[in-house]
Amino acid sequence: KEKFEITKEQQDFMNVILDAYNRHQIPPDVAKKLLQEQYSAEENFLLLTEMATSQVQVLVEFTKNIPGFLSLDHEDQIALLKGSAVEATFLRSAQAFSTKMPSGHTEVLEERIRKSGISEEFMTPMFNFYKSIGELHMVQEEQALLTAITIMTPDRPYVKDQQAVERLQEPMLDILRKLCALHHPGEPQYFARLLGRLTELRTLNHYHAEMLTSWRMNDYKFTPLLCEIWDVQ
Ligand SMILES: O=C(c1ccccc1)c1ccc(-c2nc3ccccc3n2[C@H](C(=O)NC2CCCCC2)C2CCCCC2)cc1
Repeated sequence: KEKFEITKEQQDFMNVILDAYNRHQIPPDVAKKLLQEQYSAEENFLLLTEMATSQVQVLVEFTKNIPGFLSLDHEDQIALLKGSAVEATFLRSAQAFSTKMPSGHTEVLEERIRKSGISEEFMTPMFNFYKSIGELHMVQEEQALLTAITIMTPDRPYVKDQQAVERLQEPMLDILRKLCALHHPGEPQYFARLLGRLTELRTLNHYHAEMLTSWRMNDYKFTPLLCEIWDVQ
């Protein structure tokens, strides 16, 4: 078989992932809300916690549709969700930031985020990531697969059977490699660049706890789900 040709079963697999990804979109468009007006730090934090809470629920539904996930050890299923939730938040935020908007809107959105209440020191790594995701111009299949691959990362904390997770992640990496060759024929390095983003995503992971407690305000309220997933309060 041609090493770049997508097989029938890989196409079926891809359709399951893409269908799940599309069915589990974030309901309200947060970027649109942010473009309307500049909110206070408190209002922005509330918006973030509401968005992130609904995103975690969406993420769980999406993950349950990844072939093989539900046959993993139950504690490992939790460890994978917990281990990837922050990265999924940044990935989904990067996609929200990179969505094609009328000219000038992306700059307004960036300004709103810069003044949202997040402390200055995190702006550079966060926007570097957003822009590097934007430059890739990923097609939907790539976005869906990249999210699934991020979730199915074997070396998350507390995962007991890493081999079982590897066996689920490898086929997705193979499909992604083929999709990259298909959709970005002129860029043989595209697949490698895509995987490089996953490494950058992990570095953002380290900041998330500080990012949360550094919002310029005093009383932080998290939903119980976020306390669990973000290891806060
Ligand atoms: O500090 C953050 C963090 C990240 C992970 C874990 C803990 C904290 C942290 C987290 C998101 C963004 C972030 N980058 C964005 C890029 C474009 C558009 C919105 C964006 N947002 C926030 C947002 O609502 N994101 C949604 C997107 C859908 C999926 C759930 C999340 C708003 C919240 C209102 C104020 C301004 C930014 C900016 C910063």
